[in-house]
Amino acid sequence: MAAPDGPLVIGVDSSTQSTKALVVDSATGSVVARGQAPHVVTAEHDSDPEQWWTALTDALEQCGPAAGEAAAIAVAGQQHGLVTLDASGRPVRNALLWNDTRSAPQRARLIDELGGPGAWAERVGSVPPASFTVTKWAWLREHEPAAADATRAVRLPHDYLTGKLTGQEVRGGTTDRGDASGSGWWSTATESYDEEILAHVGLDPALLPRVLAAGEAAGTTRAGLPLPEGILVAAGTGDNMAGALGLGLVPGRPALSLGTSGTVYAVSERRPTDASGIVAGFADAWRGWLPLACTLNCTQAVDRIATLLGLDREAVAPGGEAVVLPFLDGERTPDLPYASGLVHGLRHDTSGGQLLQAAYDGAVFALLRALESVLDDDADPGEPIVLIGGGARGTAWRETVRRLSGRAVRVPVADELVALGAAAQAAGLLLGREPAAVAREWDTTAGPAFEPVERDDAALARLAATLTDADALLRRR
Ligand SMILES: Nc1ncnc2c1ncn2[C@@H]1O[C@H](COP(=O)(O)OP(=O)(O)O)[C@@H](O)[C@H]1O
Ligand SMILES: O=C(CO)[C@@H](O)[C@H](O)COP(=O)(O)O
Repeated sequence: MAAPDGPLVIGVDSSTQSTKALVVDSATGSVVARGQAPHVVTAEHDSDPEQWWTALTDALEQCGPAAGEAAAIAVAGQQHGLVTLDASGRPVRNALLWNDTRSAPQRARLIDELGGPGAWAERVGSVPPASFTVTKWAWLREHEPAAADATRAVRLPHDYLTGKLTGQEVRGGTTDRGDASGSGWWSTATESYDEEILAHVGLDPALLPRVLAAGEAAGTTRAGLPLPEGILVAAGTGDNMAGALGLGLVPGRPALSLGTSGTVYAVSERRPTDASGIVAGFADAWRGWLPLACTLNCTQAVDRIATLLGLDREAVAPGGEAVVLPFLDGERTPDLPYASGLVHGLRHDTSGGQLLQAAYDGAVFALLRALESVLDDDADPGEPIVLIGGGARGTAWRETVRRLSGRAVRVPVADELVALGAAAQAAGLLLGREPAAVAREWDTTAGPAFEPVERDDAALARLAATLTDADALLRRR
């Protein structure tokens, strides 16, 4: 390893499918070492938090001696997951993940019981979908009361891992405002836990972690890790908030992430309160806001359809009039938690490649429909969409976004923007600086820019019409 220009920091992305760790030179943003280890997710969208921890330590070990020289670390995690711990810090059960829709009935009841969509949007910034932690806790209370009663600490995925690093799994646990804003029990209006919502779902606020202020540390590393003991542990945040940090986003610049989830977001100085439920009104990982729309079916759904067709994921073909709504896991945007996948418009001459292209179109369509809603009204439509996540490496994904958006697209060369955002947060803590400003200095968005092409309005119209016409089918339980 060549001598770095500044202290080394580590950024971790513990997302749905895997944990990635980057060791980064805090002066330049250069990645000096990296590691990655997979997660197992059950068919019910459960995941064992202890295997996230094993994956994190594996990924750190893959980083080799560089990890042993780091001066600070931060963990970004998949949002919303319900982690329930006993008094010794062991999971009471597997975590219920963001893409598990089993709490849809509890979610519908919660919205009704606490004043309807408008009241929720005003209070917590979002109309909670079944992804949000509050709906999962309501499900657990109803279906597994013994597990709820045995719970001594409730954590989000990144809180759990941060606690494992500091040794404060149960007592002294922390979170940040970005990830807290996806729980459904943290009010973006008051920037504090909403005790009425917590009482309504029977959750003692003492079980929740303390929400750190911008720039506050979670603690320092405990002994016995593949890291030096006593280095700074930053607050960490949700993976989308870390993506925004990693890109050094400023208002008006949209990011589109193609991973297990599809997300489209921007940062804003205005607190979002979208009563339609399309936009989740998250806080960002500093002092601003992160309006975001999320789909449950993105890269994995399209890969699954490619496998069913016996095609490589890049084997798309143009033309044809088929429509695929790839809602294999139910859907959140549009709000159809009970939906399954739907194919319409097949003809004798429809090819497999055209059907696969239609699946890409269906996955990208909902995200692009939400694009204007996550941007401030005065945003410049000429700003390129910045494409990140595993799918950003795929030509078919990129070309679908270009064709259905009609906008310019930029694909950063840096391929792990969430882990890089966590590294920027660790560097910001170490250097006493705002993390997004650190990432801008690192020039993390550098990469090829693709010019706008004419928008395919015919494909968009077919998708919109199919969605409307199939409404009853897509709502059927
Ligand atoms: N070269 C590629 N082309 C297209 N898609 C890719 C490529 N490499 C990885 N992917 C997709 O990226 C996804 C993983 O993305 P990632 O952002 O790491 O997911 P997550 O953060 O949800 O765990 C996989 O489901 C896979 O479909
Ligand atoms: O639920 C959301 C955002 O609200 C998801 O974006 C999760 O945060 C999971 O992210 P990935 O694993 O797909 O990156």
